[in-house]
Amino acid sequence: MKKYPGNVFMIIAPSGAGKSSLVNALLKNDTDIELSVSCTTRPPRPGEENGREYHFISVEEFQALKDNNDLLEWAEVHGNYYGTPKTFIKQAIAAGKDVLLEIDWQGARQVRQQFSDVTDIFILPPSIEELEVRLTRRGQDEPSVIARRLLAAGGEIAHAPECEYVIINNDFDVALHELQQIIATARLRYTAQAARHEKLFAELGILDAASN
Ligand SMILES: Nc1nc2c(ncn2[C@@H]2O[C@H](COP(=O)(O)OP(=O)(O)O)[C@@H](O)[C@H]2O)c(=O)[nH]1
Ligand SMILES: Nc1ncnc2c1ncn2[C@@H]1O[C@H](COP(=O)(O)OP(=O)(O)O)[C@@H](O)[C@H]1O
Repeated sequence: MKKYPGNVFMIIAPSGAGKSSLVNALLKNDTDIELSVSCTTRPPRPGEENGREYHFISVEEFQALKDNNDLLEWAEVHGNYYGTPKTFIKQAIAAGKDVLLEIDWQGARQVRQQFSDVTDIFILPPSIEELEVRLTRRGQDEPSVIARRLLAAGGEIAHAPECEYVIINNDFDVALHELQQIIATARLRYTAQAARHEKLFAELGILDAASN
């Protein structure tokens, strides 16, 4: 089958809603999608590895990436900087690989400005109370960090309507299934569109699509 440039998917959620758990489960069974590893100035949590969850860098290194225009987008979230390296995404898309970004709503806005065809999915917790339970149970952040994230959650959730899709992560397996369905639908829609455009270009003689 002909390969088109890859799709871009964005997952947006308040801290503790379950986005990393959902994304990890998704990636286990979907080898056509690659996770973009962000850069952050946040210190690693226990068990996190440099280059796997994040590229853990200093504020100075982050500033240098920004100055060199090496970031597709960046934002300050909960007092730390986070950003998406440009090169990985561009190479993956050009190679026909789908790419998934786990970013906040501010970064999502910047990506939408740069890519016209992005699929964005907001993950909601069933309630703020459950969010607190999950952040506490995860047991990886200091109580003050958890409090700051809970305080920010309401403001973040207010941006859910900016996304095309919203999933409520109540039952994990149901939420995962919904995420898989959204991705499958977006892929089908994209391929159908690309094929239609190619056919139209060929009919208009703009491009010899058949020879590609
Ligand atoms: N704009 C932007 N936000 C990011 C990026 N990477 C992570 N984030 C967001 O930063 C927030 C905090 O992430 P993290 O410290 O890993 O905490 P977690 O959400 O509890 O796992 C989350 O909303 C992430 O989606 C990035 O590259 N760009
Ligand atoms: N549907 C769910 N029901 C109960 N607990 C969940 C569910 N989804 C995720 N969790 C748990 O909630 C905590 C936060 O999930 P995580 O994926 O780290 O969130 P995020 O990446 O959005 O900060 C983890 O301990 C995770 O195992």
